[in-house]
Amino acid sequence: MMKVGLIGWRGMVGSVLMGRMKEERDFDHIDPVFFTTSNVGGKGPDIGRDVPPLKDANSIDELKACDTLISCQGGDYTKEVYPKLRAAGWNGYWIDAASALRMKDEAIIILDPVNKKVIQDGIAGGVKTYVGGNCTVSLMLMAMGGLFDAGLVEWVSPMTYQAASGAGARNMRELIQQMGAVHGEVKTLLEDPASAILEIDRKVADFIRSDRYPTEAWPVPLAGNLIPWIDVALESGQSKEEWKAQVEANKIMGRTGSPIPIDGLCVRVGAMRCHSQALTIKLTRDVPLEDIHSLIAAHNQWVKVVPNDREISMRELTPAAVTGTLTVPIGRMRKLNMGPQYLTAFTVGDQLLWGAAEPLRRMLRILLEA
Ligand SMILES: NC(=O)C1=CN([C@@H]2O[C@H](COP(=O)(O)OP(=O)(O)OC[C@H]3O[C@@H](n4cnc5c(N)ncnc54)[C@H](OP(=O)(O)O)[C@@H]3O)[C@@H](O)[C@H]2O)C=CC1
Ligand SMILES: N[C@@H](CC(=O)OP(=O)(O)O)C(=O)O
Repeated sequence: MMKVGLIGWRGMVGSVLMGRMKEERDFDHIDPVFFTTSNVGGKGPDIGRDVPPLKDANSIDELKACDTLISCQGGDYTKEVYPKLRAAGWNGYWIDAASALRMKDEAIIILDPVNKKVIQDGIAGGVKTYVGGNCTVSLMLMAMGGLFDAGLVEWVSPMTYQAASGAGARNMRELIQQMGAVHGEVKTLLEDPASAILEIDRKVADFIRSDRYPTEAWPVPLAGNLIPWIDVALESGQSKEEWKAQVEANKIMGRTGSPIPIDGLCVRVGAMRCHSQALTIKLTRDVPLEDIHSLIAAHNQWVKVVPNDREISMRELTPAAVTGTLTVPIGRMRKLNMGPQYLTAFTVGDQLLWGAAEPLRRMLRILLEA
């Protein structure tokens, strides 16, 4: 059996990964070894059978004993440990959720419903490093893969509405604290039907701007607000999150020649774990909407075309509807006034599933089947 080391399994992404691996009975097919950076010798997770005590995630010798390593521990860990492992002659498969190695030549970005051929060619060609893509990028490709495959995309501008989970567990918790604090501030006024809404609004605005509003994890308020910047600034004027869209999407699709331009603005909103994106797409030619629907729906089993209908969109095309599921709905599709080659669409996906954990466990399955 393949000896698979899991690092970062108790973090947020790692816990989602563990949950999916149990659901899909992945552990039946591997000999798992659990690592830790904080509790060496401690008890491993419950996977329905005995597992050895936790091993040291910083021990190159312990790591080297695995055929495959899956890390959800984060980019700093990857940068620290991965080069040492390779330098020590380890030639196993490294599967990673962090962005650190994504754009390295030796790594393939994994999203098998979109690029299984790229992955299989990589395995056949001896590639040993496989990295999950940025959540927004992966979710866009899951939704729009049919149009890319048909050569119908001249360019895309994704405008994102990204959930708190992308910033980590602490930030998710603080978002809820912020929501509660806002409510607490005007609770008495809210309970009085005769109170003036403008007074409630003023009190909320004053509170959001005050020092009493909880902002330890977030640099500025998120509940009752939005943040039009994600990740660090680049010289291009893009945020790093925006930069990833084009470079990662083209790499995932195995486009080595001229890249398809993909660029837009990334915005943090007060959703919990589903990223949404409003897409403006320039098609390479005028194609009827029904054909677009069919191409998109046929691409993979998780994408779901939502009719451009008010009630259905409000019910099905939202973070609240999608959270915790692998379904990637795409709707609000119509041609824009700019002309018949201009298409708009809105898509939603769980950023901890397809955006982080799911491609990793599927990569493991591909290796087990290879
Ligand atoms: N959050 C996201 O949306 C995405 C994250 N990623 C990547 O995955 C990496 C991990 O992200 P994420 O899962 O959010 O990180 P977490 O902070 O939830 O977990 C990372 C590690 O922190 C340690 N840790 C310390 N305290 C706790 C605690 N109370 N509960 C759980 N773990 C704790 C654990 O290591 P130990 O057990 O060794 O102590 C854990 O493996 C990111 O750095 C990023 O590179 C990729 C895609 C999306
Ligand atoms: N940056 C993403 C989450 C993330 O971890 O992305 P990446 O895997 O590209 O670092 C967000 O904030 O929503």
